[in-house]
Amino acid sequence: MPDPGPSPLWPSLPTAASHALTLPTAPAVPIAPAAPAAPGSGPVAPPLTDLERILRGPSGLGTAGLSLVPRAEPPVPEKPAVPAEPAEGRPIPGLYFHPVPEPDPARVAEVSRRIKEWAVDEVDLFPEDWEGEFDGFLVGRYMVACHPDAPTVDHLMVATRLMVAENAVDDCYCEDHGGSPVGLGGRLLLAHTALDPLHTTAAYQPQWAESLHADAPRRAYRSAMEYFVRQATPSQADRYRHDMARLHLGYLAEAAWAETDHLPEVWEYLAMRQFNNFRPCPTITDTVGGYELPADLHARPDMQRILALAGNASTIVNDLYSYTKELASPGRHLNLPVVLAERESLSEKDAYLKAIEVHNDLMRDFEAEAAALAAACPVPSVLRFLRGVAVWVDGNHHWHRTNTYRYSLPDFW
Ligand SMILES: CC(C)=CCC/C(C)=C(\C)COP(=O)(O)OP(=O)(O)O
Ligand SMILES: [Mg+2]
Repeated sequence: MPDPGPSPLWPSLPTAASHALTLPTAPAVPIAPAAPAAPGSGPVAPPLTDLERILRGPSGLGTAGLSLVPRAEPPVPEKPAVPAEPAEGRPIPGLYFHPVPEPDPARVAEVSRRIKEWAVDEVDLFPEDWEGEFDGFLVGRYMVACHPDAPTVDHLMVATRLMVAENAVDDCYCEDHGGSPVGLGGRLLLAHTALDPLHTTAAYQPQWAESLHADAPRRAYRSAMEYFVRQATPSQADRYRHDMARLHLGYLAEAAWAETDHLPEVWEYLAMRQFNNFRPCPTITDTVGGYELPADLHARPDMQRILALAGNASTIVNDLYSYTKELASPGRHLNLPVVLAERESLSEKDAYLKAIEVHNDLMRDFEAEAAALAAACPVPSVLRFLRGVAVWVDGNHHWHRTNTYRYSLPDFW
């Protein structure tokens, strides 16, 4: 399939400039003053007003497509502090995706430095022998690719800590770092209280507070959430808690099926994967971008469908890129190609190719619905949020494609 180029969502979304002039309010208001420029956040520019900053969009490398107004002049390419690593990995043949610019290497270096410091010094996340795997996860590159409009490195760190914490829970409770389906419900519920606190009597509160330090997943959730709520509005924090409850429900269904050796129908698998899903990551794009999509706009059914489609496409990308890793893991690891092969009696290759088509349909539906909502509701915060979600989807693909430490493609071509 020929490279489809940058997301078609960009040109089809109306620019916000004219709307901003006629709207009674300027909805895409920042939720916090931008913090002082941090190392790796680019050269110091004259201060912009809040509205100018939002309408101009991000100014980092490769972010021109995020601008909501035409830029007066093309942005001067910033000289990277360290040379950009060449992107490795090849895309899956036939996969519908949009390439992204190589994430700003100075930001990547700074986020990578800070996240390691947080993991080691603040939450004691991993024993020494997991360090290589932590580094190989390349979470700094991941988050910088997914959030090019983050105003500062502090904003990026909010997303990065949550991403690490979410993966720690998945690895340590569910998967190959001591995880098991047995007893998962109890572990997940107690960890969920690090995000959605227990409110109980004075006699029992201290034991609960102490429990949040009892293991690495809970330490990570507790700390990452503490940073997040400082940056987020109450409704953004509530949105995130809801998305994480969805995620935990998905983990539980996967675990229940593993315990009973149940092989789901394809549609059942897709339903489980809609919950065991990346959704909590793109839906914080506004917090990380320093503005808020108001709760009533987030709750619109068309927005909800768009978020589900974006999360599902992103998660099937994981099924495709992690296919060989999961085949090599002990037992039967469910992913879309595996379920298609079993349930539709397809060869491994045909099942994999069909999973690509499922992904491509989800991506096209996501883009069509997002473009329709942008046309129907051209509010600046909606436009910026939709772009943020689309950029997250593209950055997620970029990270999967280039993380050759973690993923490799099957030999089907
Ligand atoms: C970051 C986040 C919210 C993750 C939640 C669920 C999750 C770990 C994925 C959607 C990734 O899928 P998977 O567990 O298959 O990950 P790997 O293939 O092991 O990378
Ligand atoms: Mg996977």
